[in-house]
Amino acid sequence: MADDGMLLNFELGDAPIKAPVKFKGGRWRDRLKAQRSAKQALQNPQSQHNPQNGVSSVSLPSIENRELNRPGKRSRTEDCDSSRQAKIPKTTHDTAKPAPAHPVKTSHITSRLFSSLPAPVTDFEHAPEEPSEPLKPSNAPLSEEAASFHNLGLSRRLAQHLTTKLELKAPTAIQKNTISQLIREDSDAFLQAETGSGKTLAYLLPIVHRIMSLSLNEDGTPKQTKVHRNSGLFAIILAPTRELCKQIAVVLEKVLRCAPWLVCTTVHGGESKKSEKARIRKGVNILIATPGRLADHLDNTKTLNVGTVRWLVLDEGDRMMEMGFEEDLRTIVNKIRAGKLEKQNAEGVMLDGILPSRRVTILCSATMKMNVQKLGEISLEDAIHITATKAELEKDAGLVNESVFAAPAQLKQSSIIVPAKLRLVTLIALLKSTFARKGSVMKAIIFISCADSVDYHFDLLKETKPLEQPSSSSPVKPNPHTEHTVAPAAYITSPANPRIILHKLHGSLAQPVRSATLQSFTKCKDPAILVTTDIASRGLDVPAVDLVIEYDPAFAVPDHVHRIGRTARAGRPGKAVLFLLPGCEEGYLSILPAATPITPQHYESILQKAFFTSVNLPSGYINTAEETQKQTWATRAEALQLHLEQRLLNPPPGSEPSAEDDEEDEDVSKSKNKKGKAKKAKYQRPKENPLLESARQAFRSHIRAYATHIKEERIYFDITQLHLGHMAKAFALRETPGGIGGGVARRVQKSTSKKSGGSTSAAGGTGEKNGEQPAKAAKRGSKKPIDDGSDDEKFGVVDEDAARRMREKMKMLSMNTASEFNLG
Ligand SMILES: Nc1ncnc2c1ncn2[C@@H]1O[C@H](COP(=O)(O)OP(=O)(O)OP(=O)(O)O)[C@@H](O)[C@H]1O
Repeated sequence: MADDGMLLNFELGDAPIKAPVKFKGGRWRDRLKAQRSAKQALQNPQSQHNPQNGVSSVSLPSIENRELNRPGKRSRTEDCDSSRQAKIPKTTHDTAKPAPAHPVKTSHITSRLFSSLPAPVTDFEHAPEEPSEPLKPSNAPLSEEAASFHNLGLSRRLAQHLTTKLELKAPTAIQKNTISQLIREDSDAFLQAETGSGKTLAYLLPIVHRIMSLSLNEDGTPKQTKVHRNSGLFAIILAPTRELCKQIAVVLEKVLRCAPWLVCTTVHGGESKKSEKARIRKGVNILIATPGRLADHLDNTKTLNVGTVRWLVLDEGDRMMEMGFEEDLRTIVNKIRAGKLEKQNAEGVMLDGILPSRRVTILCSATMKMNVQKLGEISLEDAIHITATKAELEKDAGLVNESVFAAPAQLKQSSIIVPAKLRLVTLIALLKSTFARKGSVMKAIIFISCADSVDYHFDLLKETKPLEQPSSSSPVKPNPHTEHTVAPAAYITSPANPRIILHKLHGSLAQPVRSATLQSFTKCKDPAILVTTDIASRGLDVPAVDLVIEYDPAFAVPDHVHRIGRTARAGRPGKAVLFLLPGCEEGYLSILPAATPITPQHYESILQKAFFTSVNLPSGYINTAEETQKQTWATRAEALQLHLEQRLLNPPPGSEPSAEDDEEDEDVSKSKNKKGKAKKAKYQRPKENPLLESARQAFRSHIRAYATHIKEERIYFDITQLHLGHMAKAFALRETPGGIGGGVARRVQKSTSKKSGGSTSAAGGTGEKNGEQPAKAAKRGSKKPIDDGSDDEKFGVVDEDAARRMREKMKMLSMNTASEFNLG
């Protein structure tokens, strides 16, 4: 394999020549199904989809039929086609590298890209089309006639600051309903509104207004006593991730420019506790924190006095619960409630009357999962439910059940139904046509299920040459933190749009790297793409995002709502594209909330559009495919897939055989010579392309992540329906899934769990089926499966605190089986 680059590429013709496969292991029902579908594939090869024949459309079959539609397992020689090698010219590496003389150890499959494809169940001809007229935005600010900040009760000074300095002409619907409520009354509140509807300002503005009122009269004239940073901590805002904390702090700092005597600060993992303590000691009026770090400060920072705290805001509360912060939240709420409520501060300023006379808790999210009921029990008392449409829907937040708010009405949603084999080339095709014209799309986010897969796709899609650093005379300084997370893209550029900047983000990156990468993406003047896990799905506000691609579907519908909500914010337009596999995944569309039906697209239309022109390969690779005349979109797609697969098998351009390998070879041959059994090695082992191991790791983690869709949605994301061999091709891997290892063999869980305590547990088994917690199962095989994005110490392997939180999370999983891949 990678050691020697030998491929099994024999001419076998089109007809399958394999003997009937005997399926072993698993339940008899599964074996029967697999046997049947293999038989069907053999008997009825023309029923396979042919890309040149146009779209095949069939009516929606029953679940049983869908199962039969799944491509049967192939023998290793099926589809092997050396004629393709002749048809599709090789990269420079293929011609340069002679085949080594010794036999391969790992089996490779070189299968055709367009063969054995499962037929989609969607009837594309009668599928809903995009509405001709875009719908009216549902999260936009109201008209100035309908509402003004001042009319809602905010002071003239604050209202003027919002309109003149922050250029916010009018409030949004949720702001209108929340601001007046929180100024007038002191009850707990449960804020629920669409993504991008301005919930942050909705809770910040009334808090700032009331704190400002301690220093200002109603007419805006200063009072005799003016509060300052040492006058007390009045509000604590909790958010699940550091990124979100920082983002809230940025918004609050802008608002506080009209009241410079008030101070806010953030405390979260990844920062020095010492400097945080120093800031708290200096005095702070509004504190923004992640739950873990705040709980720590409540225990260990004596100067943190919560006696004056009047507001506790839980932003993205359901997410915090999901991330295993329940215990921390409970501790925080209890500690704040237990402390005596001080009616006046240390300087004798009367707080009651102006600030709430009780502690107010505000819970806030665009979606609310089941766990909100528990969070409500922990934190809320007689809360009112504030939404964008009605000021008061529910008096009792405890009654609120699972509910998912629709995506913004102006957001155009579509889905590409693409077989597993074609996923990678279709993603490249989609990006290529999206960025074909400069300026049409400036920023896109691609959501991927796990950190390993993010790393791999980033490395695969980036240019091999590093990003041009600014010259020494340039005012922009190179940022060492983004050296490995920001790079120019290959494959998707075009003469019209030659510079597209790729970014990657996940929770396993160090905090300074995360912050610098996010900042780079936000401020990037060139077209930019962020490849990320769910870490970027909640709360992240980058207004210029035009497109969200869910390359891997979210683990639960509410997560999908948050992901697509990164575009179409505050009334702006936006597009979201969801990749689905043909078969049971297509049914997922029926449960997604959308103002208009989600348009399904056939992958062919995407490939045709993009591969009308040639693909720009990274530097060091020559697109020899283009030398052949009469290239069609299909042959270009095949050539691209072949290039990607061969790229992984060959050493990176310009790399020498590894010195270590040479030494290793020498050592081996010496020791063998000693025994008089072997001769000295005849060839130098080429350096293995690091992308290959990255691809294997990404594949393993992806399969494990796939098994962690929530229970209710597993009928659409059924791991037993996943064709692992085809999925490996989406990672440009030619190895058999079994060869890639890491517990991805389909039905071994029973036997292995008996034999080895499940140490090679199947991804298909999710660990749960082994009687093992899914997170544990996932953790074993993956380098960095956990992508929490919150406190640094969180979920560390040796951290007792982290282990406790993981246990908490596991408890949650009994209600909602999203795994750690689900964390953001
Ligand atoms: N009144 C307003 N007028 C115009 N833009 C606004 C207004 N209020 C907020 N925005 C902008 O709307 C965007 C989204 O705001 P915010 O992040 O608070 O939304 P959100 O409802 O919290 O979204 P999510 O649920 O995704 O976190 C921000 O860029 C913000 O500046």
